[in-house]
Amino acid sequence: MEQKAIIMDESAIRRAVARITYEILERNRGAENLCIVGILSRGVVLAERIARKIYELERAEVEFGALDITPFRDDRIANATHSAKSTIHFPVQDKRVVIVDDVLYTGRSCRAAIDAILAIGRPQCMQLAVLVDRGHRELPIRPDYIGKNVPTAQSETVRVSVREIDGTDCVVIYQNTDAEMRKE
Ligand SMILES: O=P(O)(O)OC[C@H]1O[C@H](OP(=O)(O)OP(=O)(O)O)[C@H](O)[C@@H]1O
Ligand SMILES: O=c1cc[nH]c(=O)[nH]1
Repeated sequence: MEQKAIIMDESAIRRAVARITYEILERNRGAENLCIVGILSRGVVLAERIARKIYELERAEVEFGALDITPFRDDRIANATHSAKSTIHFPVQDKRVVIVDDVLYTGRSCRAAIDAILAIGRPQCMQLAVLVDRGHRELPIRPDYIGKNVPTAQSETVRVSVREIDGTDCVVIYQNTDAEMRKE
């Protein structure tokens, strides 16, 4: 993969997370009954940042968890031996659940996340927050909160790096090589 452009740096990501947090609080009229669920791995880091920002703004400790969507994916043969690494230690029943992910592309990960949550309860509603929406949806899924809309070609890859996992905060677009495209 060849790097094409850095589309978000540390401050752009910080501002986007702050704006998304304000939008979540505005749309839900505060933090009551809210919970924030991040899709492993980088969605969890972003979800944690949103939860921290909610505390900073409202002094409210929203419930926060990590969702492992692997057993619910439609593009892999279900692996009965996979032990889901989800850490949702609270009931989602009747909650307002905000799902957080780094990149939204086909929408299949989000669909799997919706199923993973419905497997443990029936929330009042679910909403979706993503740092980057790169288009090319294959399912009728639309995010409620978007850090940045990034029109992309299908021959490109968007990678989000976060300090907690990758040592740096940035979003980069790469051009896939022909060999990489053939493997997809
Ligand atoms: O809308 P979609 O087409 O499902 O694509 C978006 C998903 O792809 C990435 O995960 P990936 O499967 O690459 O795994 P990773 O998060 O472990 O990198 C990203 O973190 C999203 O979860
Ligand atoms: O470009 C892409 C596609 C799927 N998932 C990503 O994280 N980036």
